[in-house]
Amino acid sequence: MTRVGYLGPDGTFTSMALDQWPASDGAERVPFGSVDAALAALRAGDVDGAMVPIENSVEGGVSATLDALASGDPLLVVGEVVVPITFVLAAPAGVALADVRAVGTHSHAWAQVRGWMGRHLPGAGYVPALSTAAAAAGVAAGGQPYDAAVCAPSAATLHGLEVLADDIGDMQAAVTRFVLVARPGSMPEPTGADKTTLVLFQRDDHAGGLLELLEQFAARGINLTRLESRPTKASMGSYCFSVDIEGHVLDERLGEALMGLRRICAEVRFLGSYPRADGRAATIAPRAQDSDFAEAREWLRSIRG
Ligand SMILES: O=C(O)C(=O)Cc1ccccc1
Repeated sequence: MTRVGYLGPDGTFTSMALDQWPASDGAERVPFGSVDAALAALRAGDVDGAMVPIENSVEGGVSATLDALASGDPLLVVGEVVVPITFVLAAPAGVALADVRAVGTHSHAWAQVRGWMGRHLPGAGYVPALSTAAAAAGVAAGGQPYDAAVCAPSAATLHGLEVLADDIGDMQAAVTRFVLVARPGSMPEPTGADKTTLVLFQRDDHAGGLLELLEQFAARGINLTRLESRPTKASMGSYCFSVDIEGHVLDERLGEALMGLRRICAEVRFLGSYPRADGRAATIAPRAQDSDFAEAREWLRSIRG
């Protein structure tokens, strides 16, 4: 990849995810103001990849990313990075904690410091910003409707801000998962420790509909690592299911599950198979190894003569 987009500007947690991505060495880094803008640039061919947040351990899925991947021209996840998240409250020199009337930050950051804010700055308002680093840059430049920013410690340093309070996240062990997305092309090879991301659209709404989808995984011994429903936006009450499963599309059990889903769903959107950030080997149920499927297929071939 020669040009990689990301949710910028410099100092965002997404830029830290890109720092951790080994293949980004030497690539030109192109900051975008939003996940939508980064993915639109990728679809238009202006960049060859994009690093975007997809899920965090406190607030759950990043809707902007899930929705942008679930519709529009196909894109594929080719890798994931998990970044530990630490927040500070930062403001220009001379601003004391008691002076803070409004705080600017990204919505996912606000969701992760709400408890601290309620305890220490109960009167302070929240002003949404495009990213934590954009809020830090805004508060440093002045003229914003907020007088402090919630951002990464490095973003505060980058913009010459003072740290009014350190480590203000409500959950100490918070992490965010970021994905590197590319246009369809070559896919990462199976490693034995892979994940596959799918979006499932049902044909109709009926009792047991979700169970039927999940049965396709259960019957092939496939473990899910994330399941979320997202509105299709077509009408009230119409949902699709965004799922991560353990394994690679080239694994036999995933192939069989995908064929089952393809038969029963209105649409199955394949969003890529890629190595897991934690390198943990897939849990495969007994008799769900590739060799078990191969043996069963051979048996069927033999009885069909
Ligand atoms: O705004 C940022 O810095 C981002 O990269 C998005 C984000 C916000 C909060 C937690 C993790 C990622």
